[in-house]
Amino acid sequence: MGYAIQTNQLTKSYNGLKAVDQVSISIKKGTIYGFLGLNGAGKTTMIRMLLGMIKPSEGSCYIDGKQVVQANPSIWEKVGYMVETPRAYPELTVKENLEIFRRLRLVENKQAVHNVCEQLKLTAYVNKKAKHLSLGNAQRLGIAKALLHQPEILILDEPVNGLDPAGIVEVRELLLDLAENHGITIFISSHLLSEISKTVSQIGIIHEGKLVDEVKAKQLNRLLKERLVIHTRHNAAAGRLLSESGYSWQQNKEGLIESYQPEAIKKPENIARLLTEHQLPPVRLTVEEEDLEAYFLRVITGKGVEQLHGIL
Ligand SMILES: Nc1ncnc2c1ncn2[C@@H]1O[C@H](COP(=O)(O)OP(=O)(O)OP(=O)(O)O)[C@@H](O)[C@H]1O
Repeated sequence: MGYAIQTNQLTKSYNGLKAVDQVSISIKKGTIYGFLGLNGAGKTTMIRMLLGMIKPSEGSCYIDGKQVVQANPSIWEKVGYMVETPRAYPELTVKENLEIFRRLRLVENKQAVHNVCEQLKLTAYVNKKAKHLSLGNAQRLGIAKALLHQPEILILDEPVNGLDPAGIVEVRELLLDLAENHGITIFISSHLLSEISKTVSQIGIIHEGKLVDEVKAKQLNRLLKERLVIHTRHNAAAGRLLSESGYSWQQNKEGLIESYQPEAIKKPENIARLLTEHQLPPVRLTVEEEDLEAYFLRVITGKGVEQLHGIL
């Protein structure tokens, strides 16, 4: 199987700051690749290089096997993109907005607007003014513009940014349909792992310009660590008792006690007994899996989980 997108030691420096630092990735055709990083990690810079909008300082990138060189119009035929919050003419309908875009993109097929509306389930909204669309449908309209010329590759910068949970689900289902049923390769950037982990087949994590981890979505659950979550009526006293008894723990963002110590996780009954003997019976004592956001932060900071709670 060929690669839709490949980068080789791709680097972009701005006045000595490496916004993207030696990133090499390979994305198989028809898959969805999630590119994750905090704000300022280098995601947009990477996307701009993939689209030939800015020139790499070092390294190279390839779309469908062809090297991307700046201002090479041939890659636009293969690629559709949405690099910022999609803007539409608010007073015009969905159809009118798409029709303008069809002409701007020199798409000759007059059926293209109808086809893309069908594909994106926008047909029911074609006569609705853009300003009256839900956020999810406004995002669909943005993606529709990117798909008008039937590209094989779709590049989306933070496509779920600002969407409510229903809108996120809508976009997620749409992207899965495009990849699974239409063979489109999708590169999607985000700073929210949990939002895109359900959609993508592979995840690349970027931090300070560097690709710090790459995992298949299927492997993600296996990488998550377990922790024991403890809640009593007097967590401060319970925490002191645990420390005196040799347990390491920290407070989570809800004010509960958490321990990643294997002895605590394997034998929570010992902790339950200890707390009860000291009149601090637990009202909650559960072994839980680290959530995806915590995993993401653990990887990008390179710190132990214990230190992450200051950030979370
Ligand atoms: N044109 C530029 N000139 C100088 N520095 C830049 C330029 N573009 C980006 N940077 C810097 O490069 C780094 C990466 O920025 P980039 O926009 O790629 O990050 P990002 O992951 O997309 O973040 P965000 O989600 O906030 O857009 C940041 O430190 C940013 O300030």
